[in-house]
Formats: sequence, C-alpha cells, structure tokens
Amino acid sequence: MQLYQKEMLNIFIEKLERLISQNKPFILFRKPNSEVVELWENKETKTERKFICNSFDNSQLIEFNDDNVIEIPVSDLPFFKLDLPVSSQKEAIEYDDYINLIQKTVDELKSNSLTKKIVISRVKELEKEDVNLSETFKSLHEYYPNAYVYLRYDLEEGSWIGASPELLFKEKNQLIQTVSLAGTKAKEDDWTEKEYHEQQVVTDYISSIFESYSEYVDVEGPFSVNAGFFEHLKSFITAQIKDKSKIKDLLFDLHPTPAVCGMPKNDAKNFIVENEGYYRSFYAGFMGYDNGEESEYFVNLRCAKIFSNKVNLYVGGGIMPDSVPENEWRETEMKSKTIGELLV
Ligand SMILES: C=C(O[C@H]1C=CC=C(C(=O)O)[C@@H]1O)C(=O)O
Repeated sequence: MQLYQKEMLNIFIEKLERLISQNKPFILFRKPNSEVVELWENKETKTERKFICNSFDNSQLIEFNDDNVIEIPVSDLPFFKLDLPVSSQKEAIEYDDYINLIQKTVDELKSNSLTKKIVISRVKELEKEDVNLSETFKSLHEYYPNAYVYLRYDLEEGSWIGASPELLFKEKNQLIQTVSLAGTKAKEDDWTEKEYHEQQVVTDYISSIFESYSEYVDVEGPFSVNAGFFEHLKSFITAQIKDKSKIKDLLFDLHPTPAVCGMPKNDAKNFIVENEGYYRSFYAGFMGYDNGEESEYFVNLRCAKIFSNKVNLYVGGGIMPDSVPENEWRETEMKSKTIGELLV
C-alpha cells in the first residue's frame, strides 16, 4: 500500500511538473468529503472521461479530456509555483456604487411584477502577491470538507480557485439529485421571510425543470446548513430521469438557476449583463466531471481569480423586492471571507 502510494505520488508530481513546465492548463479537484485530490490535464484526443468548465453566460466552455486522472491524498500535494499574469484592470465596485446598484435592482423588482428575483454580484480585490496555491488548496480542503474544492490553471487567464457549497446536479443509474441553495445569514441571526422566499424561488424552478425530464420529483427541506462563516437554506431535490441521453439538455436547462441568476431567467440575465458593470466569466458558471458511468457538476461560487499581483474575489447575493442594500453589501463582505481568509 505504502509503495503503491509512493509510486502514485511520483507519477502525480511528474505529471504536474510536466504540465507546469509546458505551461499547459490543468485542474486540481477534490470532491466533497474526500481526502484525495485529482489531477486532470487536457489530452489532444477525446476521452470518455471529461471535466468541463462552463462560464455563467455559456459563451466559454473548456473541456479537459483525460483517461488517466491521477489522485493522491491532499496532504501530499507538493508545493508548486505557477507563472501567473499581472492584472492592471480594476473591476472592483465602490461601496456607494454597489448600494445604488442594489437599489436599482430593488426598484426593478418592485416596478416589474413579472420579475421575482435577481442575483447581483461584485468583484472584491485583494492586494496580495505570490499566493501559495498548494497551501491555499490544502487550507480550503481542511476548512470546507463538504465543499467542491478546485484549482484551475491557465497561462493566459490566470488561476481560478474555489470552495463551492453548491451542487448543480449529479446523476448515476438515472437517479438525478440536486440542491436548492439560497438565503444567507450570520450564525447568530434568525431566518426571515425574505430568505425563505428567496430560496423557494430556486426550489420551484429546479422542480419544474426536473418534472419535464422525469416521472416524479421529491423535495426535502429547506434546512439550515453551515457554510463556513455563515449559514444557508438548503432543500434536497431528487428525481428519476426517463431518458439518460437527455442529461446534457437537462444540465443546460438548469443553468443558471435562480441561486445565481434570477427569475425569470432571461430577464434576470439581461439585467445582470446590462447593470453589474463587470464580466462574470466563470464565476456562477458550472464545473464538473462525467466518467461515462456517473456525472457530477457544481456551481462555481466562493471562488477567486489569482494573478501575480492581486486576487479577485467574486461574491453575490439574491435580491428580492424587500432587500436592504446595506445588508446585501454586508452579505457579500461575509461571503468574501470564504476564500479571502484562507489565502496563504
Ligand atoms: C451568489 C452567491 O451565492 C448564492 C448561493 C447561496 C446563497 C445565496 C444568497 O443568499 O444570496 C446565493 O444565491 C455567491 O456566493 O456569490
């Protein structure tokens, strides 16, 4: 066993060093409640095993084809240094501008009775150089055992890192499962009607999509769940898909859910693109794998883009007609701690 592990570790290190020295993109991925980290590269030829990364607006889809994914214990992840780009672009929004943006969103929701919810987000910049990515990955792994922890490297884009609490969807033997995750509060606060409504919008949307692909849909919850520095409301949604060949359609129908976009989907999306003032790119997109037998995708939340001279944190929140702008700013500050406080 020990010999086997040592051999695996050497193969892992060789693969990682080769990818870094050739400036090739790669993914490090740790599933929830797992102790191992997988290393994916993108081979030239298509393989059955795939890892995909899709942007919020579906305009960028990156595929990793790898039939030889190597895994080692996260604790053995070696130190590595990546060649990261410098960013001179300022994408962060000032406090006053964010308050005005949330007020504008609230006004839109109040004046347009068809629009029920819009998720607004922002970039928070941290002046931090030379982030130790392997140690940061390990600290996310330790602090968020239930999250999807990943690091994606790309020479031109920089490196994305995240610890997402949100399953978008998983499938095995035609059993499809997901969660409706929305509503945020500090541990010491109580839930209010605003968060229950905000989360119900997500549950209703997912249930209606699942219904069109399956015979029955089962919903359990909502429950209050821990998400590190704060709590969310979460329901568990399960169904049996009638036709497995429709999985990809279901995935793109689901995305983006009202946990990251809004309701109705297209109106909310247009409002976001016209008003947020920055390009979300892979934030609030989805990522995950399909190995031919099962597939599992998560929403890219609680994530950051690492440059050589700074870190961009991406944070957002669901806006309802009764949202209070100052509280929404506070909520995004709280969410920024997920990655911000664990950077090494
Ligand atoms: C959009 C984000 O969170 C979503 C997931 C859980 C709770 C949320 C909320 O309370 O607004 C958001 O819907 C984010 O973290 O950037």
